[in-house]
Amino acid sequence: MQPLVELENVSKSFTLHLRGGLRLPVVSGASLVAHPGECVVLGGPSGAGKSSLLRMIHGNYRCDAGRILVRDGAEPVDIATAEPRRILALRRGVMGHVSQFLRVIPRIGALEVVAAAGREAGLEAGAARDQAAALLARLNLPERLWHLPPATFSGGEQQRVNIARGFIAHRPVLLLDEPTASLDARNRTVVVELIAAKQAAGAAVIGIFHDQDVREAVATRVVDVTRFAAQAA
Ligand SMILES: Nc1ncnc2c1ncn2[C@@H]1O[C@H](COP(=O)(O)OP(=O)(O)OP(=O)(O)O)[C@@H](O)[C@H]1O
Repeated sequence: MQPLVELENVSKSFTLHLRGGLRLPVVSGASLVAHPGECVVLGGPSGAGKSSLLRMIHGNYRCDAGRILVRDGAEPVDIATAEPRRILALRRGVMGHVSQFLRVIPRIGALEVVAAAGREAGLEAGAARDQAAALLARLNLPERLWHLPPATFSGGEQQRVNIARGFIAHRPVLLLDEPTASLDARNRTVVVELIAAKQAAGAAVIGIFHDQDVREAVATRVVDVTRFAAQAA
């Protein structure tokens, strides 16, 4: 079976321009694959480079060397060299990303925020709205909040809106950066079930989960990112 995501010898340093161009190596020679149906959990201590690696796959951070191949149908696209427009198209149809925090859009209600993500990923308007409602209900977001903008929601409420946005459409690759950090046990269980459903539908999931129980429930494989620790130049 072909992997949906394949990293080959990926390296990255941050250049701190305010510190006279100081280079801070983060990862070096990082290689990993994620196949359909897998949930690869990135492990390792704080600062090891887990989020940076996930952001490189999503195309938010550029890598300095190596290849990051994400399969779009039969075609592998190298995120390391792809045009921004190609990466945006991949994000619409192929690669979802759920971060810990919701980037709040002013004045738009929670249900519409989630439905809009569904339409962007190709769902028809009615289906997007129905699925948005179903997901918010599944994630126990009280209905009285559905038409309010999430700006004033609690951390856990915002996180559930964010999860609904990321899960509404089926994309073959799903990147999860601590999606359960602010959730209570009941909602963590819901997210574990949602992840399992994506895997069953053939998605490749790559995620960071600090919660040990969640990690054990979802991981088909744990990759310790410290093995990619970069040596200071
Ligand atoms: N934009 C940035 N500019 C400079 N340094 C950065 C930047 N992003 C991350 N770093 C540094 O890269 C290193 C790895 O950070 P990263 O967030 O990837 O680690 P992590 O393993 O996800 O940590 P945590 O578990 O605490 O979230 C850290 O030393 C961090 O300070």
